[in-house]
Amino acid sequence: MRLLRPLAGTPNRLALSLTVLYVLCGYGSVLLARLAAGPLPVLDFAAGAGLICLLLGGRRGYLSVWLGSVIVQLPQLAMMLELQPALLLAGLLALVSTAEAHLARIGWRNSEMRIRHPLLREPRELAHFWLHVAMLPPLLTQPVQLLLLNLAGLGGERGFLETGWYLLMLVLGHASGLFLLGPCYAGWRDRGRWPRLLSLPWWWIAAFIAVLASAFLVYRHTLMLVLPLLLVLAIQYGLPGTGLAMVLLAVASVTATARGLGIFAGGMPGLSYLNLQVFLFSTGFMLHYLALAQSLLLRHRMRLEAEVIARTEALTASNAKLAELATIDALTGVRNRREWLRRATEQLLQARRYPAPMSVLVLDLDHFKLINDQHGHHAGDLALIAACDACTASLRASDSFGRWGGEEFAVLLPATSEEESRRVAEKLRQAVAAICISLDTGAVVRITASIGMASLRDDDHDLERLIRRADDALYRAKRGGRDCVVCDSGEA
Ligand SMILES: Nc1nc2c(ncn2[C@@H]2O[C@H](COP(=O)(O)OP(=O)(O)OP(=O)(O)O)[C@@H](O)[C@H]2O)c(=O)[nH]1
Repeated sequence: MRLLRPLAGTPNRLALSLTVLYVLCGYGSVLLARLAAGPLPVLDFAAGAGLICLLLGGRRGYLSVWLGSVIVQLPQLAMMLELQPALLLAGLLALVSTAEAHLARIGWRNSEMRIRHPLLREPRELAHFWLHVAMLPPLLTQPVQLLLLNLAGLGGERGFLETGWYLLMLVLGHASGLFLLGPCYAGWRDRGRWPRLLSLPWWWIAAFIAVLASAFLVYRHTLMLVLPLLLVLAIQYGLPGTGLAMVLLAVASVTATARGLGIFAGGMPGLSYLNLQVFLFSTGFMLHYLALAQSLLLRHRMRLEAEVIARTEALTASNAKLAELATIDALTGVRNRREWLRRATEQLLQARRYPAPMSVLVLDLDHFKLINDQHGHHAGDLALIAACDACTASLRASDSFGRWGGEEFAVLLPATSEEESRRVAEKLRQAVAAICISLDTGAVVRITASIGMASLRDDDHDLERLIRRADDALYRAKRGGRDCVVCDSGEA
């Protein structure tokens, strides 16, 4: 099946490959039928192959099924009829096979959506599926096939009851073919699991073969031991696993029964195969339901996990956004008052624990109200942003710059002596004084700042006291004419 994938792009090669698949399955079924006395059509894999051809090949699949069916039937018919009637009959029988595949395909397509539901709500959905895919198509087409054979004089010397029995075997044989190969196709579509299937531990295969060998050669009742093995396959490997295992089990059982071995052998040959089909159908139905439910659950779980990952990522992103909003001033992008205070408190503790100089500056833009009044609030906002940019560009990464409120800012200079802090304050004053904002109106806005400074002293028990001293110095700077730096000592 994997081999068919690369051929999907070349329609003629795909049609050819599907015909080959049909013919192989058809000859396989003929061989199995010949094993059974009669010969009895016990497992018609060609019916399942027909369905796969139509599902994979679409319109081209019809030609593959018809042609494949002619190739399989013609040699047998040619042995009993002249070439011309044999050709005609093979063509007609192939039409019946194509119709059967078509009906199965309709059943498959119609029920597929119900089956794909994440939790396969009711087992009856699967029963409905198989009724429309595996039972109804042969039930509607096989009587026609038998009628054609009888009209051609190939019906044999069967009485009414015998004909009914043969028809039942024919219908069940085709239903089994559809029932066994359908899951293989579904498993192929679920081919993500194939690599896992290839890594099937050898002892599973050995155990499977050992149970079959023991059931058909040693003690027939050990066949029941395949049930737990199949159960594990269904859980571990889903439909690809159960599909393949069921085909193996079916072929082995039919071969053994035909040779008089195993639990189904003995009694009327037809009855043995009927019992075998009942076993295969009930086992397969249970396993397919389990495998399907398992893979649907897995898909559902993967979808849920992907959803959880996506939501966690969204939550992390919105948490980061929230954290940013809680610490950053929306207009200027610098730290807000709360964040500045948090950092300043930390730095103060640090400076007390490992004694180091430290200063606080309080910077206030001068006559800011005038800018708002003369040029509008937007110009005021631009001035605030420009002042922040200028100040942060003049500071070290270890310094903390934050918006205290309105047009007032606070600066923390850790590990900086009083003299150095004075120089930094002067640098900030000059940086603000150098700002020149050209407005759309053509007006030019210039700003200046007054700065109050306080350096940490032994009697500064808390941050509040240090800030208050810097604030007092700022007040003196304003009183002293603005656009200047004043230290809490009172010097300008
Ligand atoms: N555009 C703008 N203006 C603001 C913002 N926050 C505060 N202001 C304004 O800043 C002005 C501050 O005015 P005042 O407290 O009188 O101070 P000032 O005009 O700078 O005077 P001095 O500080 O004495 O030099 C007020 O008009 C506030 O409305 C803001 O985010 N954007």
